[in-house]
Amino acid sequence: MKDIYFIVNPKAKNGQCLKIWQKIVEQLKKDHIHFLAFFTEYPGHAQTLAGRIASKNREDIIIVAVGGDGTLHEVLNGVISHPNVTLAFIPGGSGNDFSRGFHIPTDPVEALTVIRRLWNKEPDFIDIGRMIRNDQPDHFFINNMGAGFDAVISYEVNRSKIKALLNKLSMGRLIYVYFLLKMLFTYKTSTFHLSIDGKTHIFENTWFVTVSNQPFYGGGMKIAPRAEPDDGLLDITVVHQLSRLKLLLVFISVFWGNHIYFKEVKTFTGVDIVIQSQFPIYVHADGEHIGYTPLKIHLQSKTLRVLTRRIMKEEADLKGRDANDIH
Ligand SMILES: Nc1ncnc2c1ncn2[C@@H]1O[C@H](COP(=O)(O)OP(=O)(O)OP(=O)(O)O)[C@@H](O)[C@H]1O
Repeated sequence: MKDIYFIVNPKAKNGQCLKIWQKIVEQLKKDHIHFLAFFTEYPGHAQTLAGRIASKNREDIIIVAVGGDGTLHEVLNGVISHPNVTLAFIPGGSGNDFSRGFHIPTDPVEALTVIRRLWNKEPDFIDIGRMIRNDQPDHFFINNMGAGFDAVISYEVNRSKIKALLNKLSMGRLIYVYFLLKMLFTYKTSTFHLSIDGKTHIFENTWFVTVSNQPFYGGGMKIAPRAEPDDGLLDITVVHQLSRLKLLLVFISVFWGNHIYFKEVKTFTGVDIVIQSQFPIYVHADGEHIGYTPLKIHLQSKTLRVLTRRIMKEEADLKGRDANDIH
């Protein structure tokens, strides 16, 4: 059996992740599973821990991120250059878009059960987005990145004290709605130059551009309904030329993925993307503020090994096919 390491963000979901971790430990002990666990002590620590664990092991190992999408994002950036690592995730954050996109159960013990079922099997390989900026180390995303209005919202959400309060009331997702409404009246749109696989597009009065590897972002919004994390393509969404009121309508429709039918919402797929704007615009990666435009994005096809339910789905499909063959 591969060695298994857990990297736990005790501060995720404003401290509730610690209780989630306690449940996981109980189950691991009950099942006599040998493991090593590390707690993050500051922002960015998960990346350092993951990098250290990965480089100390030559053989194949599993690292399970326990926290929110921010924790997973940091662990990803720590292990990306270590092909001996298979990444897994137990949701313990307020958004958990990765688990939505990959059908990981929200219950931590059930998520652990899924991981346990899969850990001796061959992992899935998924695509990863690589962000390239001047004079900065490359940065990787697993869910999505965004520039503009949505990046300002996630910047404000992550700094907010109201987030703690809403999480305590189990209404963490409402924080995005709160800042969406707040920024709706103050945000200034700008012109974006977007190059997708060598073809340049100019969008005036642009609210935001997102680049997605899987459908969900912002705590359950289906921003890129057709995105598949292993199709060798990134899904680009541009929202522009909208009045503030209509933007609100578009945002409401994002929860069902119906925003793509608005004429002001443009969608593309691509592998190499360049995002430039009139002036530096906020950029997030997996909901974490990482800087400002301009930047390039490159899709690294089937780069990361992950343990997710997608494997189980494929197995189920195969079993279904076998059963059909018999009859
Ligand atoms: N010990 C710590 N103290 C303070 N912040 C930490 C600590 N460990 C990690 N962090 C930071 O906590 C932030 C939030 O983590 P994470 O995104 O995992 O949880 P969340 O915000 O509750 O969930 P979600 O992103 O799903 O909404 C990350 O930016 C991470 O860098």
